[in-house]
Amino acid sequence: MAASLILSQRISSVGVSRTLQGLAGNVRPSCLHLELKVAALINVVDKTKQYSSSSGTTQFDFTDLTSPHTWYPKARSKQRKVILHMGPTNSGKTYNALKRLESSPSGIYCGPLRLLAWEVAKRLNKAKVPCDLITGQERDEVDGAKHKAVTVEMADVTSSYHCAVVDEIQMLSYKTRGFSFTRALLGISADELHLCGDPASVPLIQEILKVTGDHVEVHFYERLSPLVPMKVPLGSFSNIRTGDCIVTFSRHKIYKLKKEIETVGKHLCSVVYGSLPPETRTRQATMFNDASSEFDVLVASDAIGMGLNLNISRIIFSTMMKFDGFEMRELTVPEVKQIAGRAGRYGSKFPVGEVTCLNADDLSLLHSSLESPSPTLESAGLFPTFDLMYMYSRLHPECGLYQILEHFLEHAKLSDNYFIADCEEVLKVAAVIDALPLGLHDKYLFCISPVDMDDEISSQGLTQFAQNYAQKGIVRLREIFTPGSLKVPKTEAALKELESIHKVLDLYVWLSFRLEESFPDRELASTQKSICSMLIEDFLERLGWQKPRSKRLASRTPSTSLLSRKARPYL
Ligand SMILES: Nc1ncnc2c1ncn2[C@@H]1O[C@H](COP(=O)(O)OP(=O)(O)OP(=O)(O)O)[C@@H](O)[C@H]1O
Ligand SMILES: [Mg+2]
Repeated sequence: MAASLILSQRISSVGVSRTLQGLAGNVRPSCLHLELKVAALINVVDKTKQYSSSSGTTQFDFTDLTSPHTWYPKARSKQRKVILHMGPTNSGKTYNALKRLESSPSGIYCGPLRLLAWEVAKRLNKAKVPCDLITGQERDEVDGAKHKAVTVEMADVTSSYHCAVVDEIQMLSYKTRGFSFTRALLGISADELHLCGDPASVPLIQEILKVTGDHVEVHFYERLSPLVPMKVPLGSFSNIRTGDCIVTFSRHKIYKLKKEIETVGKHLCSVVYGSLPPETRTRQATMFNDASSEFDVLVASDAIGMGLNLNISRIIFSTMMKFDGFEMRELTVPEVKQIAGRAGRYGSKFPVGEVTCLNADDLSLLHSSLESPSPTLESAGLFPTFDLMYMYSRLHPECGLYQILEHFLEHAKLSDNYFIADCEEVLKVAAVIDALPLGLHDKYLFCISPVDMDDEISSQGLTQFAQNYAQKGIVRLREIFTPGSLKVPKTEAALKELESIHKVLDLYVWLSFRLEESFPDRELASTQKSICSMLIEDFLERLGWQKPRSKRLASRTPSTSLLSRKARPYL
């Protein structure tokens, strides 16, 4: 405990108003600002070195992460009122927290998805509460705004708010992203902090907040509309009806099911899955929700589990097995509940939800999962702040970022409430980036960027951006993309490629918000992104059995200024 406490005191004692850990999120530093902070931190580390050598022992253990609440002095300067809104899906948790946010003089909403941040910003602005939208890839600032809707990674731990909301707080136990929820939980400085989520997270949150001095209050909610588990399976696609959502877990299966359902000739399907661009997901959902649209059935992955407001009457699990990146496994209780809970949204045109499976064999697992409580969460994710890694690097200048991360992973000391985040993805990037002549902070930025290193095009895109940045200090988009003649994809493979190109463009935009002068083509990247999503949507609308396309959709197809095939080998 002493080490991190001393650390945070020392940092503030040398006048670092915003510690570098803020850079991972919302702070877009000017170079001067950054240099000042780095200089201040160097000062601290140099003092540490002197102290260590004169006493003969090292007093600072940067891998001591046992007291993460001390990393956030601003939040600790307040006694926060923490209100937990806990209950099943569709029980009004977010609704009630947002009502409080809306009526507060200033506030921040932190959600797990861009789609949720979009929705909240839209809602507040509509209610005449000016609200900025801030995600990794967007800064939509509204005149006079005292409210912000952000993705949780962008949670601001350096300002003070009257009210803050962290949605889907149970995600603090997710292996990879959990640490961002922990950071928001411990670090947001607000008079009132509202946490919405699964009751399984209550004991852990109470335990974590024992040391913060906050006042904690728990409100439990009941589901607002009934959810009926059916005793009979769907059996055949001829039994599909308007408002159904059929769930599966691979993109290939999604297309296969869409074709099969459309081949019966009665329904057209919208699709929603994780690697679709978020704006495409929203438009597919809007088409499905729109009663006048012909797309009245949804085929989706667990990407529908959170975020989208969908008018689903019945959820049909086509399978109860999912590949989780390592193995095929049965869906967990929380996964089944989260997905099933999307049926019968309160206030929608299907107020009573139903849930079933395609096959009779799966029904018993569905029923038992819905009846079981979610297992109580045991620990929350944690990740060392950039400050800690930076200070460690000053004492071990021979170490690259990969080695520093490895050191933290192996030696981090944690209390029982925490686990160290799975940073396999970060390590993959570090392994590539460490070879380049970049400073630690630049390397760190590339490592925390939203890149999918398992996607070949995405990882090549990141490497190319980092190399050009290291060599020239400026990265022009046209060096990688030449305006050309990309077409509406004709095959699933071509579609996947287009999704990957979208990810690379998204990465460029993300980098442009953090290294503004070096990535000057944000606007071009954004336009190209929109073109990608339109082409993807065109493919989706043409797939399977289709009625003739509407004029509106046809006229959206762009004819020029596309990413060229020639450019792709460089990605
Ligand atoms: N008191 C209310 N009056 C009117 N509408 C409400 C009320 N409470 C909730 N709703 C509406 O019901 C729907 C579900 O509420 P909400 O999104 O808050 O549920 P939730 O518990 O957060 O669900 P999830 O776990 O799925 O996020 C929303 O469309 C919301 O606007
Ligand atoms: Mg909610």
